[in-house]
Parts: sequence; structure tokens; C-alpha cells
Amino acid sequence: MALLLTPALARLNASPADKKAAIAEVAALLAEAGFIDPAYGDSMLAREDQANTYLSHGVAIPHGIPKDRHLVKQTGIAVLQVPAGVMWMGEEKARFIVGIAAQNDEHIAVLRRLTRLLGDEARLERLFVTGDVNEIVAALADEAPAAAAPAGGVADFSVKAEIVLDYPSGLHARPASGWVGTAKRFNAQLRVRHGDEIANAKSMVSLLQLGAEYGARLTVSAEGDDASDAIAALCATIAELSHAEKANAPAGFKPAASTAPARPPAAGRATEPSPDDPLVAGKALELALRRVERHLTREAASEMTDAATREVMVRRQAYLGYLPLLRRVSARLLSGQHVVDAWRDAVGETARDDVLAPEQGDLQALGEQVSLALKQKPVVTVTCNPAIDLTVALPSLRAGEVNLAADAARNAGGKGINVAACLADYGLAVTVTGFLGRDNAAVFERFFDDRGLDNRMVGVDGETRINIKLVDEQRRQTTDLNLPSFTVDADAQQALERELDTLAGNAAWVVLSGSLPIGVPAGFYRFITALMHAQGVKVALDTSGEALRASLSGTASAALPHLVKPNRRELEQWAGRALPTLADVVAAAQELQQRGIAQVVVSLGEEGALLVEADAVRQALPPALALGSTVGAGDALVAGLIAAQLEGRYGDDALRRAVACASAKLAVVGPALPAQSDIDAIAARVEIRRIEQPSSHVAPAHATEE
Ligand SMILES: Nc1ncnc2c1ncn2[C@@H]1O[C@H](COP(=O)(O)OP(=O)(O)O)[C@@H](O)[C@H]1O
Ligand SMILES: O=P(O)(O)OC[C@H]1O[C@](O)(COP(=O)(O)O)[C@@H](O)[C@@H]1O
Repeated sequence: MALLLTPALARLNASPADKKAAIAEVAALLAEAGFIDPAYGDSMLAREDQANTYLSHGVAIPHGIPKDRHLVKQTGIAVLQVPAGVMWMGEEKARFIVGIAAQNDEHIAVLRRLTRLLGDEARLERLFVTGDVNEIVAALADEAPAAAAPAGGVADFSVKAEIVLDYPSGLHARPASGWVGTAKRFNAQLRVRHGDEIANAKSMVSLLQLGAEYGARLTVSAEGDDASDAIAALCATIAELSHAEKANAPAGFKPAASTAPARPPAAGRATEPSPDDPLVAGKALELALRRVERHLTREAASEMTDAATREVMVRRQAYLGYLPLLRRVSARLLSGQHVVDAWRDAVGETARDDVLAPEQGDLQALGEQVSLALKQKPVVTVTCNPAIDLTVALPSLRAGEVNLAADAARNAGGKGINVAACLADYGLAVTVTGFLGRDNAAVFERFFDDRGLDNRMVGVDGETRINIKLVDEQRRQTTDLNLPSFTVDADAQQALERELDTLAGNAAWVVLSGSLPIGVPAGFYRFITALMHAQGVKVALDTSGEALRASLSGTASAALPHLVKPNRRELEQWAGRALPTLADVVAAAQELQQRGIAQVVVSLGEEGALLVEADAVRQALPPALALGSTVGAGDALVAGLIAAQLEGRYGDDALRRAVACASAKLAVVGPALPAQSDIDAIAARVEIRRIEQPSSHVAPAHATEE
């Protein structure tokens, strides 16, 4: 298999003196097997300085940093079993150390197996001490359900062809991506079978998990209107790639060789586009210009903005469409210049040479604003279960009667999308990913373009759900009718995993928000958190029910988020008990914090929010404000807390800003924040209380309404 462990690559009963010695030992195993150049061991040590690779429950996954991937000769893993444990992160000891040498995204499969093992503590305990190396080999060989044979036995589709794989290195990432490229051009479903294992030919991870080596007998089969064409094209691609694969085989290659031959260094991941590519650069500039334009429009429209500032905003906006400037920057992008340099030089040139340029100072200031927007690392928001929110305003909701609506609005929604929109309105770069139903995707795509959000959503069959929000103006209550989701298959989940793995390399934060759709297992967020932490990215989590419980099981670990935001009811669900007083809420939040979640934020509706950190417990009390809709207030709270921290605000200041964003959001229907100046004005009215000793004397809080 692509990443299978062999007995020779597992060392039992090791007792390294410290973490450094443990990494050296596991690197030596990988080097002896010919998987890495020994210098990759230094890269594995360097990675620990950037981000700890401790997963949880005594499992660590040391691996090198991406820039050193050329030192990986062949993808592989090695295991060091340390029964007594070795200090790895803080007080945590690693007892099962999985060294990973991966050229592309194959480590995702290992992580998936490990995160499943983490949920089976009894089995893990045995692996820490077993004297049988085969037990360890078998544990890491277990396949994800996605790769398992379908119920009723392994079946081929009716249109099929048999091939014998003649690639000297077997089916590895490079040819597999060629197969996927061809398979995706067809509507037909395409399967590749290797013995009892079945893979989807449109999924690289799935193909790699077949572990097809030189000489493997494979059956390629298809079903659908263009099945015959698809099989013919796939077989042609398989044959064409054979020439390149053979050409890359080292001199003296013998088909029966037990170790696979070394591959040439990977030339970077195909999914990581170069910022110098004119198309990619043009898109990045367009998104940055959109965000700046929206920022200027919102500030100009705010009642808090004085007339002189409004004029400046309007003049700066005019430059966003100033043709001489846009022509200059386009020419520079087409010549291959990096987008930030191209923009800066085009602004400089326009300010210097263009006598028509009306206000040089405004142009320079706008230039600076756009440059900053281009340089920001994006926050990545993940919305697995988005929704079109249909918000219906009613003077007073009467169940069982005809209700005449005063107003209605349809908006792209879903928790992560709301967070993304608020962050972008706050002036931050944002990438949106998650799943989107292909049949009504247009409304979301327009929204993302309009707001300058980088759209990396994964398409799935069917429609994104519609959620109905009934706003009772008299009672100041919102009633939610959330409809069932689309179904997400294993391929789409793996596509999202790969997308996130790529995005994590350049993300400021990853925000996992909302419920999970049908087909996605409750442990999905936990797995993604581990994947993100392996790349050193902070994760914020806002979900409910089983997904929340599965994400928060276990103790201090890289599989727990940095920040979690339950509302009171969600915290009660997690705790399994009612939390009637504020002291009860604080105690439950502290339990979570003590498990290793640095920031636990509990939203309490009109009673504001609690922020529980190791050094303090704070409550923020919002001012009384006119209420448009409470939909998305929790999302604005999450966005505000992340935005504040990215601005360098912490403690009281961060919580004040977060609650100000949530309060400001109440006035707006749909995913948006009011202008910065409005948020500043509300922030000044938010009261922060320190809760030193949670006790029953603290004023009780009442249950929040959803
Ligand atoms: N009626 C309200 N009055 C004032 N602030 C509110 C009100 N409802 C919500 N908020 C603000 O929005 C935040 C999130 O709202 P909440 O309803 O608790 O979260 P969620 O939407 O996740 O259930 C609160 O922490 C609070 O700051
Ligand atoms: O992801 P879930 O829990 O199904 O909720 C989705 C709903 O939550 C919202 O994101 C609103 O969230 P909040 O009111 O909790 O901030 C709506 O846009 C959407 O309809």
C-alpha cells in the first residue's frame, strides 16, 4: 500500500533519552529503508520548533517541513514504540511515534488511520506495549471506511477492462493524478479494483490506498452514459503514462526489486498555485480590491463617519476603477511580476507620471490599503453544511394560524460562511471552503465574488438546504427551521481534506463552523483539527451535538481546537447536565479549558459572553440595542474574537471587540457587519467583568433563546 508499514519499519521497546533522540531514531529507520535522505532528520527536528507534532493519547507524528520535501525519496512511514514514553509536548509523553516521510498528501491517509486509533484507547494501550510487531502493522493497515469494499462484495461495473500495471514505482501520486484528471472529464462513475480493494478513479487518495505495485492486476470499470468512452480514455492515459514512468525508473531497475526505486524530487504540489501565475495573481488582486471597495463603501455609508472622511472614502473608491492604474497593473501581472510588487509599482508609476491623477495622497493611501490586503494570510472558514437563510419578519408569530409576513430576505448563510463574511467586512483576507450543492451554487458563488472571498468550496450532488428563520418582532425572538442537508460521499470528504491540507500551509486561522451534513462522520472535525495542527495552524470550532462531543473528547492534545464557542445549550449538551446559573456555566467551561482548549467562549444571548482562559474568566455585557435578527450573532462573535486577536488585542480588549461585533450584527439581516466606526462605538459601551471566584453569589443567567 502507498503508506503501509512493514515489520522492518517498526521498532519495539525503544527507550530514547529525549524527543530529539526519538526523532533521530525514527528518521534513521526511514533513511535505512531508503525513504529519505538522512538530512530529512534535521528537517523533522526543525518542524518541532515551528509546530508540535504531538497528536494526543501518547501519539506523535514527527515529519519534515514542506520546503525539504525533495529530501523524501519515497513516501513511507516508520514507527517507534516507546513503552515508558518520552516527553514530547509540555507534560505529554509520546509512546507511539509515527515518523512520516511524504512527498505529497499521502500522509492524510496515515492521519486518518491514526485519528481512528485515537478513538480506541484500549487498542492504543495495547500498541504501546505489545511485543508483536504484526499487531502494530495491522493497526496502521486498517483502511478507512471509504476504501472498504461495498456491502454485498466487491463488484465491478458492467463496462470494464483488465490491465497489468507496468509502472516501476507502482501507482504513486504522479501517475494517479493523471488518472484522476482523465476520469474527471467523464460523467460515468469509474472504479479501479485491485484484488478485494476498490478505489474511485476520480480520487487520488482513494487510488493511492489501493497500494498497487509493479505487476498488479487491476480491473477498471465504469457505469454511466459515457462509460465506454471513459474506459477507453482511462486505459489510454494509463498506457501513455507508462512511458514516463519507465523513463523515470533508475538504471538497473528490476521488476522484482523489493524496495521501490527512488523518485526524482517532487516539483512542488500541483494544488499550490504560484502567485506569479498571471491568472492566480489577477484573481488575488481582484478579491483584495473587492474587499477594500466594500470597506470604503460601508465606512462612507456609516452615520458615525463625518463629512470630510466620507469625501476621502469616496475619492479613494474612485481609484479602484481608475483605468490607467488598472492597465498598468495588468501589464505587470502579464509579464509575470509578483502581484504585490506589480500593484505597488503600478501605483508608484501612476502617482509619478499620470498628471491626470487627481489626488496623489489618496492614491498612495489606497495603494497601501490594497497592498496590506494582498499580503494578509487568509483565515480559512469551513462550512460543511451551508444554507440559504430565508429570514421572514413577522409582527408576532402565531402557531397554527395564518401569519402575514412584514418582510422576507434570502441570504447565503451557514455558520462558516457567516464568519467569513464578517471577517471580510472587518477587513481581513478570507478563504471559504466546505461543501456546496451544485444545483443551487450560483447564489453562493455570486456572494463570494461580491465580498472578495476566495472560493474553495467542494461541489456535491444536489441542492444546499434552505433554512427558515422566523423573526417575531414583538417578542424579540427568532425561531429556526433548519432543513435536512445534502448527502456528502467519501470522495467529497477527501477532496475537502486535501483542500484544507493545502490551505493550511498559508492560513492565519482555520474556523470549523456548524453542523455536519448527512454522510460526514461525527469525528470529521476532530480529524481536520489534527490535520491542521500538524501544520501548526490554530483552529476555532463552533458546532453542536454529536460533532461537538466527538471533537472535544480526550485530554490536552493536538486534536483539540485552540478556541471553542458553544452557546449555553450546546455546553449543556456537552456536559450532559443543565447549567442554570452563571457559576455552573463557568465551571463547565473551565472543565473544557483544563482539558487543553486555550480559549473557551460561551455565548449567552442578551447576557453577552464568557471568555474562559487559563489566567482569567471574563464576562462581557453588551449594551441594549435594537434587534433586527439574532441569526448569525454567534458567528459574528467568533469572527470578532479572531479578528481582534489578529489585530493584536487580547483579554478584555479581545472580548469587548468580539461582543461589539455580535451586538452590531443584530442590526443587520444576512451575513454582514456594520462599519468599523459603528463597531468601535458599541465596543465603548460593552462592560467587562472579571469573575475571580465562580460561586453561587454570581447573578444567575437565564436560558438563551435560539
Ligand atoms: N438579544 C440580544 N441582545 C444583545 N446581544 C445579543 C442578543 N442575542 C445575541 N447577542 C450577542 O450575540 C452573541 C451570540 O449570540 P447567541 O445567541 O448567544 O449565540 P448563538 O447564535 O451561537 O446561539 C452573544 O454572545 C451576544 O453578545
Ligand atoms: O450549522 P447549523 O448548526 O446547522 O446552523 C446553520 C444555521 O446557523 C446560522 O449560521 C446562524 O448561526 P448563529 O445564529 O448560531 O450564529 C444560519 O446562517 C444557518 O441557517
